[in-house]
This record gives sequence, C-alpha cells and structure tokens, in this order.
Amino acid sequence: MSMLRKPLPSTFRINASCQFFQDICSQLENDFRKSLETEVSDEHEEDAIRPLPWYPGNLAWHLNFSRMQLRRNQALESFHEFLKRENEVGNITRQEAVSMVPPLFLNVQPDHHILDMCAAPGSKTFQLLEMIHQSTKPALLPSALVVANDVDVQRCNLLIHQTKRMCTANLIVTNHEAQNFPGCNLAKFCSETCMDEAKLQRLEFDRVLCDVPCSGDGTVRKAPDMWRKWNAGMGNGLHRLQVEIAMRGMGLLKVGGRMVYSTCSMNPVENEAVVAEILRRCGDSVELLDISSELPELVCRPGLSTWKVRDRGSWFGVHEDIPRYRKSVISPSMFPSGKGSQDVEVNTDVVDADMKDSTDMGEEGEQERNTAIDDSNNGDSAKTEEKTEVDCESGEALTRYKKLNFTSTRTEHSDYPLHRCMRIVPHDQNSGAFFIAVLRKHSPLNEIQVVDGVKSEQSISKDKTGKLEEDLGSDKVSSEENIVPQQVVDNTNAVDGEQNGDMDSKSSKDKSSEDAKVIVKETEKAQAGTRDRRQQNQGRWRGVDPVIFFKDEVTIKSIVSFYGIKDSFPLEGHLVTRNPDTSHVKRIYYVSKSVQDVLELNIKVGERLKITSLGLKIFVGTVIKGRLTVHV
Ligand SMILES: C[S@@+](CC[C@H](N)C(=O)[O-])C[C@H]1O[C@@H](n2cnc3c(N)ncnc32)[C@H](O)[C@@H]1O
Repeated sequence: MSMLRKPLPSTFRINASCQFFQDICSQLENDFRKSLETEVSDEHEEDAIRPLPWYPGNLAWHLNFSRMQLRRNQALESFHEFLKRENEVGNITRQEAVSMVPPLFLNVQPDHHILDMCAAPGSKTFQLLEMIHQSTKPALLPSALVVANDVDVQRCNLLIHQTKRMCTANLIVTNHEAQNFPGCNLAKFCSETCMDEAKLQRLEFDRVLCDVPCSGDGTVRKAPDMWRKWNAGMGNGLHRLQVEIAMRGMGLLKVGGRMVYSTCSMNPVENEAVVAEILRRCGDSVELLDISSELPELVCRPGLSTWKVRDRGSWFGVHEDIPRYRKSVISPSMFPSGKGSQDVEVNTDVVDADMKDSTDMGEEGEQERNTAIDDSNNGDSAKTEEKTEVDCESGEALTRYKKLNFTSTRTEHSDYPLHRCMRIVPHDQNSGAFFIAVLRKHSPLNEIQVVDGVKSEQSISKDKTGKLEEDLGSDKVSSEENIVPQQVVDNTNAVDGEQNGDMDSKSSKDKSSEDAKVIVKETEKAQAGTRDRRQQNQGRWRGVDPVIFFKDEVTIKSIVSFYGIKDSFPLEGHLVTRNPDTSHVKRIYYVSKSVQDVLELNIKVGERLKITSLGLKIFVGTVIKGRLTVHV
C-alpha cells in the first residue's frame, strides 16, 4: 500500500529507428547520467536516471523522480527541455514503464501485419511502429503494416497526432468497434476474376494487440483519483466486451500468429477470467503461452487460478450463489470454472448491466416485503434476503434475492494454466500495474467457436443497429441497395476473418450469401467504372473522406523528374488522396506496399474499413492557373 501512495517515477523510451538514435543514447549516457547524478541526490543513492534492465537494448529509461519534480526542479530544467524536445519530434516517447511491456511479447518482425485493436492514445502503436522500422535499412520501407483502431473518434485524433511523429507510410488508422472489426475476405465478396487480380485475398494479421478498455486500477499511482472512483462493478460491466474484443482478435489472427491480451487492471474478472473464456471457446485451436523466460529481468507474478467475484457488496466464489436476478449481469465466465448453475434467469429486463457496485437496492414506488432466509445450507455465514416486490402495473409478485455482505466460502479453481499469465505489481519494481497474457493460434477456429462468437456479437449488434445506420447514413441516401445488405454483413460476418461463414442457422447463411451477391454486384460495377459518382465521391462512411489512389500520370511524371526520384522509390500505386476530385487535391500521402495492398482489398470488398488516417503526407497540391502543381 505504501508503494501505491508514492508518485510514479517517469520513464521514456528511445526510438531506435530514428536518425539521431546514437546521439541521443550518447547524450543520455555521457552527459545527463553524470550531470544529474550530482544535481539530484537520493537518500538511497539510486541513479538519477538509468536504463530499465528488462527492456532490450537499453532503450527504455527510468527517472528517479516524478513528472512533478521534473517540472519543478530547476536542476532538472535542461533535462526536462531535452525530453520535451525529443518527444515532440518522435526521437523519444514518454510512456509508463509497464505499458511498454505488452508489445515486447508480440515478437514483432519487419514483415508482420499487426492489428492494434484498441489503440488510442497510441503509445503502444508508436512502439510497434518503432519495432517494424528498427531493423530496416535507412531509406528502405519495411514490408510490415500496422492497423491501429479505436472506437472513439476523438481518441483516434490523439492516436493520429501521436503516430505522426513517426513519419511512417506503413500505418492505417481505423475507427471501428474492435469486437465488430470488419472482415475483408475476397472469397466472400468477389467474383473469380476479381480474386485473381487481387494481391491480398483477405485481411488477417500475424500479430494482434488487444489492450482492452478496463477499470484501470493499475494506474492509481499516476491517477490518484482512481482510489475514489474505482469499484468492482466497473470490471464486471466490462468483462463481456473484453471477451468479445479478444475473440474478434483471435478470429483475425493468422494461424501460427500471436495475440497479446492486456489490461492496466489487477481485477481477475477482467484478466484471468477473460483469458480462461477465450481458451474455453477456442479449445485446442489456441494456447496460452509460457512467456516467463522471454524477458528474464522483468519481475512479475504468475496469473491467478482462483478468485471470487464481487457484486453489490458481496463476494461470490461460484456462479451458483449469484442471486437469480443478477445472473444476467454476473456471467459464469467471470468465475474460474466458467460453469453456471441450471437456474432459469428471471426478470432480466428489470436489471441492467450497470457499472455500479451499490448495495442499495431499494426502488421507489414498489411495495416490498423482506424475509430473512438462513443461507447456511451452502456453508455461508451471511444472511440472504428474499424480497418480494409487486409490479405496480401487472400486480404480479416478482421475487428477487438480495444478499448483503455475503461472502461465499465455496471457491473454484480454473483447469487452464492461468499461471502462465503475467501480473506486474507496483511494489516489485517501483512501477504501475499491468496484466499480460500471450496466446498463440494453432489452427482455424472451428464452426462452433465461430458461431459462439457470432451469437454474442449479434446480441451486441442488436443494440448497436442504430449506430451502424448512422455510420452508413450517407450511403442510405445514395443507394438503398448498398446500405441495407452491408449493414447485415457487418453483423453476421463479424467473424469472417476466420471462417468462410457457415453459420448454424440456415437463414443467416442464406442471408450472408445474398449479401455477398450484392457486394459482388457492387464490386463489379465499381470495376466497370459505372459506380454511382456521388457514392464514389462520398465514400461509404459519413464524415470520413474516401481514400482515392492518385493516378494522375502527368503530375506524377513531373514530380519524378523535378525531384529526381529514382525507380527504386516507385510512386505509382503508392500515392493516395482523400479528395475524389484529383484535379484539386490538397494533400497527397505516400503509402507502403503493404498499405497499398490493403487499400486495394478494401475497395474490392466494398470499403468495409473506415479509415480515418493513413500513410505519410508527402506532397501538397495547389492549383495555379487552372493546373495542379505539386510540391513537397
Ligand atoms: C487501455 S486504452 C488503450 C491504450 C492504448 N493501447 C495505448 O497504449 O495508448 C483502451 C482504448 O480502448 C478504446 N475502446 C473502448 N471500447 C472500445 C471498443 N469497443 N472497440 C475499440 N476500442 C475501444 C478506448 O477508446 C481507449 O482508447
């Protein structure tokens, strides 16, 4: 507890792919390390700044003072200025030490396709970009691709701002619900000819980072407000979404690929319970890897195999003990065994999955009669109250159970090797807290696993239909034929990265083949150049400019000759704009071959990806005397 009350030390990472990498390392080692030693004395005589021992290549550094001290201490002024300056241009990144751990376990290679499912504000995305560029020779682009996604548009802007510092052509930023991240699979949407032409047939990833939204108790040292705000209900409310995001990540992962699941919470319901549920759903297709020897200097603890679930002031060791009316909120998957009781759920429409851990259950306007029942038959000491309420409208008696400060003595153990998960706690190495699990996909998920996923996604999608319609609003005006089926495809094919879509129910199968036909029709029309102009101009997503390949040969030739660009740096197919009127483009972006392939695929499957940003802004266009002129 005393460690939790101490401010978190600052940490930062050097970008090993930046041009001035060696200079920065030498400045830190030879100048600041020594000068700060004399300026900043410490009662324990610890180094003022030192590399984090577990981070490869001495790239991550720990400062033995907090952000506050860094801002206020005069002696640290020039060092603070250095940090700010280098951070701004992307040579270093200030990031919490524990947050740097998950990308390290992805074992990223320069030719990998990587999906960062919940990426904003982008510190881990930046780290992934550093990794793919690190081993590439200067002036050469890696063949890798990073797709960074976040559901929140405003946070996507932070992500774009953060990753701009990298000047990369290998990044696409998308704005989707991660649990419904679209599948781009040509086999489903395209005719044979269209497939023959395409270089990339489906979008799937060698690595997936699943750094999911969580209740965030691991950040209390950085955000002391968390002490007041946190409650167990926050984690309970997120568990299902976390499972769905992770399952979608698994669906999009290539066979043989690695996925890292991480949170900045220590709550087992958001951690081990989610991992166990992934293993349960995926069976032999997925393995939880033992990563204990991968970063030997990192001090960490094994994952838990047993835990209790807290709900409204009580602790439950088994799902069976959950009052019936809470069973729709507290699911069996939150418990170590994942097993539920045979109880029929009642009154599920009365109780919402709220984010409060309140014990106050009183509801005005309801007549109630409370009867205390001895709950000793299951070995638990607390009393359970049966509460009979009368529905004011129907006059029907509804029976609910309310457990006050109940602590279940029954516990369960998980059969999965959850000790392979990794818990990083603040008092082990003066850091924040983090949870990490690394999973490998051994074989495609089978139909039942996929169907499970589809079912849960469909139940979510039901609630989100309104939002989807809004997202597709512009199409709705221009092409009814286009919007309706695509919306259905979004829901039913949410797992199609993995399977070719044999669903259990005939109707959904028929529906998706119908949808596919319509998309093929759309694609063929697009190929034949007969696509509705208004639709092409607006793109599929309202408020998001379409991505258009810049193919103006005259302009491209003049750029090549004016700047003396060599053939080894091809422009053709690598230039895109966000303005459909290519005679008036303002900005031209350079994209890597990997991004180019994804864009071509995305066009062929009917622009399923909602792309908010991509590539590197390389040229600016101005129209002079009616002619487009382009400069760097
Ligand atoms: C823990 S933060 C991610 C931090 C990020 N990986 C980083 O290192 O900077 C979780 C992110 O998930 C996003 N998010 C929440 N629900 C989401 C969903 N359903 N799909 C995608 N992103 C989601 C939030 O907007 C938030 O930016």
